[in-house]
Amino acid sequence: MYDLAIKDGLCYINGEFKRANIGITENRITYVGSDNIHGEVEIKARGSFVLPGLFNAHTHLAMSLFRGFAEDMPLLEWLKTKIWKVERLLEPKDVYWGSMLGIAEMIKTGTTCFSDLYIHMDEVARACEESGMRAVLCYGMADRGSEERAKEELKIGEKFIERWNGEKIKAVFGPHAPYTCSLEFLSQIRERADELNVGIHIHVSETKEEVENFIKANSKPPVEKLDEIGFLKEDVVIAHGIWLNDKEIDILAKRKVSVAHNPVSNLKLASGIARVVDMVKAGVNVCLGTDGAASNNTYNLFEEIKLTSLLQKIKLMKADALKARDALDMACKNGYRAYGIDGGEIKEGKLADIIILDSKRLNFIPAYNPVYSIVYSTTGCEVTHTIVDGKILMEDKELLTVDEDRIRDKVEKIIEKFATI
Ligand SMILES: CSC[C@H]1O[C@@H](n2cnc3c(O)ncnc32)[C@H](O)[C@@H]1O
Ligand SMILES: [Zn+2]
Repeated sequence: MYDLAIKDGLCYINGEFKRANIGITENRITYVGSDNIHGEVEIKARGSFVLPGLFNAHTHLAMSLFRGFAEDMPLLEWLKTKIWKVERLLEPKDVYWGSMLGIAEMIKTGTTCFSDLYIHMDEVARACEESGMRAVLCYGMADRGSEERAKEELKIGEKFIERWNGEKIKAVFGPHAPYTCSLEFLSQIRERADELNVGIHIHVSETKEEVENFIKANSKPPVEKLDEIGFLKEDVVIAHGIWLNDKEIDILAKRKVSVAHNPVSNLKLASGIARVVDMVKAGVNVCLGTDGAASNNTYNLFEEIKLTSLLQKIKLMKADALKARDALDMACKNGYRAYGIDGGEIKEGKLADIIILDSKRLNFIPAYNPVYSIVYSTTGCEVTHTIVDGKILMEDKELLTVDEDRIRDKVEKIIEKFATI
């Protein structure tokens, strides 16, 4: 008898859909096959697609509070004239409710784990604990060339790791970017990450302007320089990685660095189109993220899956630039792999992070090949069940661990103060 049995669904296993039963014991998948299994709790999944949960590999979750706040601007102007000003008004409780809003949206659209880089991170961690969400969290650090600030920031980052690094919540270091963190500071972070055996999540090479400025100051592009100082290792995830040269892509592959690709945000801020196919060919682990809701404007990873595929077709002018299943794997398997978490696949022994979609929705009919249905037809509304760590967080579209109406009321009150900016 399993704790939970998901019966008779079409399951995404090793790149294709097969009918199977899934048995879950505590927080792991302990059976996948055709035996007639039983569970303390059973979900009848005939008429459903069953997938590994999605991993949102780059977020600033509480930026849900700034959804639609500042639009139609390029990154640096957007950050400097709007976002950084309004973020100064954020109090811890605001980050808690902004995170809860983001978590509710993610659970509804099939995300089971996310990686967040922001401020007031204890509040994000609390929201994860209460909602049952899995996460990789880091305090976003920037020294802006000040030694004193570097010391303070490192201390805040370390204390957060001490408090929260564990099983379901992993805590890592989160230097914001090479244009807000000095190379000395980045070296110190690398050293502490090695000592504490934790990873690093950082924005790198998102805009052409940022890369040009970096080259002027350092005579080399960011990835080459980061490699020179020994910063790049398997435990590093760089967000964006749009403006990379061939040599930098080879460095990322050699150092086993993962890249979190954020196509919607990259288009919206007019940052560029990442060289996803080139990275995949070079052997880089590419995973997918939404970035913050202020530059997206949703936390719906299905949009990123479809756009990843479509953008590469146009970048290469080749309709089969990327296989549909590769785009899908980027959103599940590759995200879990990037952060060293043992999930992202429907396979015995893996963490039980699973989502179920109603395959009878009109936009899925007919489903000649469900891989294409998922990659090209999903809106996110088809998700009926979201299971994290063996626990059901959404059942038949009903959120079980968070109160949607309360979140809505709290957020409406919080945002009143942002009108002054
Ligand atoms: C110091 S916490 C994280 C910091 O990052 C800002 N941010 C949000 N989106 C982006 C992006 O696409 N590139 C760089 N920085 C970004 C966010 O507003 C916080 O200040
Ligand atoms: Zn970001």
